[in-house]
Amino acid sequence: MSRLVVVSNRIADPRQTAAGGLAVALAEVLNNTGGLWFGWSGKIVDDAEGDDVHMLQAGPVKLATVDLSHVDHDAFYLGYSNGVLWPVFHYRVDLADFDAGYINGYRRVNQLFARKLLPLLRPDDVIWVHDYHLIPLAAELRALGCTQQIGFFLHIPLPPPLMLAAIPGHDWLMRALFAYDLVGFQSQSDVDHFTKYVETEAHAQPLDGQRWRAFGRTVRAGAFPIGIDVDEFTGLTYASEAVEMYERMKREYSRRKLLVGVDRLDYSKGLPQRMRAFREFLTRHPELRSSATLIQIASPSRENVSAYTDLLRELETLCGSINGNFGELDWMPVRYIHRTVPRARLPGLYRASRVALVTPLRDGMNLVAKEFLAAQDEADPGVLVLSRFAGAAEQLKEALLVNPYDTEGTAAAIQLALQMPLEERRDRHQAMMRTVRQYDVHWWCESFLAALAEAQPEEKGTSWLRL
Ligand SMILES: O=P(O)(O)OC[C@H]1O[C@H](O[C@H]2O[C@H](CO)[C@@H](O)[C@H](O)[C@H]2O)[C@H](O)[C@@H](O)[C@@H]1O
Ligand SMILES: O=c1ccn([C@@H]2O[C@H](COP(=O)(O)OP(=O)(O)O)[C@@H](O)[C@H]2O)c(=O)[nH]1
Repeated sequence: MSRLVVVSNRIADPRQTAAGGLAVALAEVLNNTGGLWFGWSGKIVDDAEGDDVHMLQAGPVKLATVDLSHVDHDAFYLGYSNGVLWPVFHYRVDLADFDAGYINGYRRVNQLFARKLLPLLRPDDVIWVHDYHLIPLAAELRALGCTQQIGFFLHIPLPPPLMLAAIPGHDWLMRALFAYDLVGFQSQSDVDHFTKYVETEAHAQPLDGQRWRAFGRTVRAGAFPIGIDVDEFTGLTYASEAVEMYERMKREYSRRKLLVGVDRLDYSKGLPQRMRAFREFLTRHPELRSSATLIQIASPSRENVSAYTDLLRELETLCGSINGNFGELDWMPVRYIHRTVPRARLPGLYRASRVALVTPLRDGMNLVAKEFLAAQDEADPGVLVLSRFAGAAEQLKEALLVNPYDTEGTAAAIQLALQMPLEERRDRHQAMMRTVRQYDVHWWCESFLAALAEAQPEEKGTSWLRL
C-alpha cells in the first residue's frame, strides 16, 4: 500500500489537541492512516539556522518540520499568505496588502519545502498538499523531478474570477494548480468559481469526469466538504474535561440560556457583526434580556497582521459597550474570552448551550458548526444559527441560516433560536446529524484519496512546469 504524505504549513502533534480546523482534521486523518506529515515547525529563527529538517515519531505519524527565517516568515506567512491570499479569497480585497516583495518570499518558502521534502519521498508515495500557503508546491516538486501523484485541497473559499483577478500574478497561481492531479474544494460554489476561472481566463478545455486541460496538463477538480470525526468528538463529550465544563456551566448559568461562539479572532468570522446582532436582539427583546448570556471565545490568531489588531480593538469596544449599556449587577450579557480554550473542554460548553452563533462573513467550511451539533444531547438539543456564507451552509440546510450583514435578520434568528420548541429542535438536529455522520472526516479523506488514485498522472515530463 502507498504511504500517505501530507504537507501543510500548520502542523500539530496528532497526540495533542490543536486550535484551527486544518490541524485538527489532518491530525485525525493521519492518526488513522499513519504516514508522513511535513510542514512548518512553528519556529522562527535567524537566517543562518533555518535549514534542517526536524524528525519526530508521533504515534503512527512521522512529523518532518522546517523552521522559517524571520524574513521568510514575514513575507510568506504574514505577507503573501495572510496579507494577500487570505483576505482576497475571503472576499476582502479592501484588506489586502499587495506588497510586491511578498510573492518572492512565498515562492522561496515553497521552493524550500520542495527541496526539503524531495529526499524524504518514496517512489510510490501519494502526496496530499493543503491550503493556500502551498499552491505552487506541486509545480516546484515537479520541477525537481517528482512524478508521484499529488493532490491539493483548498481549505478556504475560492472567490469568483473577477475577484481573483485582483491579485497581481493570479494567472501564475492558477496555472500552478495544473501541476496537481486533483484539486479539491470545500463546496460546489468554489468548484463553480474554479470552472469559470479556468475556462474564461486560462481557456482550459473541459473534459469528461470533472477534468480540465490547460498548459499541456489535465487536472481533475471537485468538492470534498471536510467533516469531523463524530465518534472522537462524542468520546470527548463524555470525557472528564468536557463533563466538568458542562456541569460548571449548568451550575453557573442555571437561570439563563447560553449562546456560544467559538472562533479564531479573524475578520472572516464576522465577530463585530455578531455582537451588533446580539445588541439588536437585546434592544428589541427587553423581556428576554436577563435570561440569555453570550459566551464568545475568540482564540488569538495572526496577531502580527494589522487587520487582526484593528479587529481586536473593535471587538473589545463592542463587548464593553454592550455590557456597560445592558448589564445588571447580577447579569452581564456577554462573556468575552480572548484565549484559546483546549478542544477537549469545548464539547461541555457546546452541550450546555442552547444556541451556537456561527456567523462568518465567509468561511471555507467551519468545523465548529459540526462539532456543536455532535456534542448535543439528542433528546434536548441546541439550535445552530449559521451564516449562509460558511461552506457548512451548503450541507446543513436545517440550521437557522442567516445573512450576517443583516443585523435585524440575525437578531430575529437569535430570538427564534432561543424560543424554538423542543420538537422542532430535535427534528432539525436529527436531520443535520445524519449529514455530519455521513460526510465525516473519514469520508472526506477516503473520497479525496480515491479520486486522486483515479486521476492517473499522464505526463511524467516536467519541464513545462518551471513557473
Ligand atoms: O494556521 P493559522 O494561520 O493559525 O490558521 C488556522 C487555520 O485556519 C484556516 O482554517 C480553515 O480550515 C478549516 C478546516 O478545513 C475550515 O473549516 C475553515 O473554514 C478554514 O478557515 C486555514 O485555512 C488553515 O490553513 C489554518 O491552519
Ligand atoms: O479556543 C479554541 C477555538 C477553536 N478550537 C478548535 O479549532 C477548530 C476551528 O476550526 P474551524 O474550521 O471552525 O475554523 P478555522 O479556525 O480553521 O478557520 C475547531 O476544531 C475548534 O474546536 C479550539 O480548540 N479552541
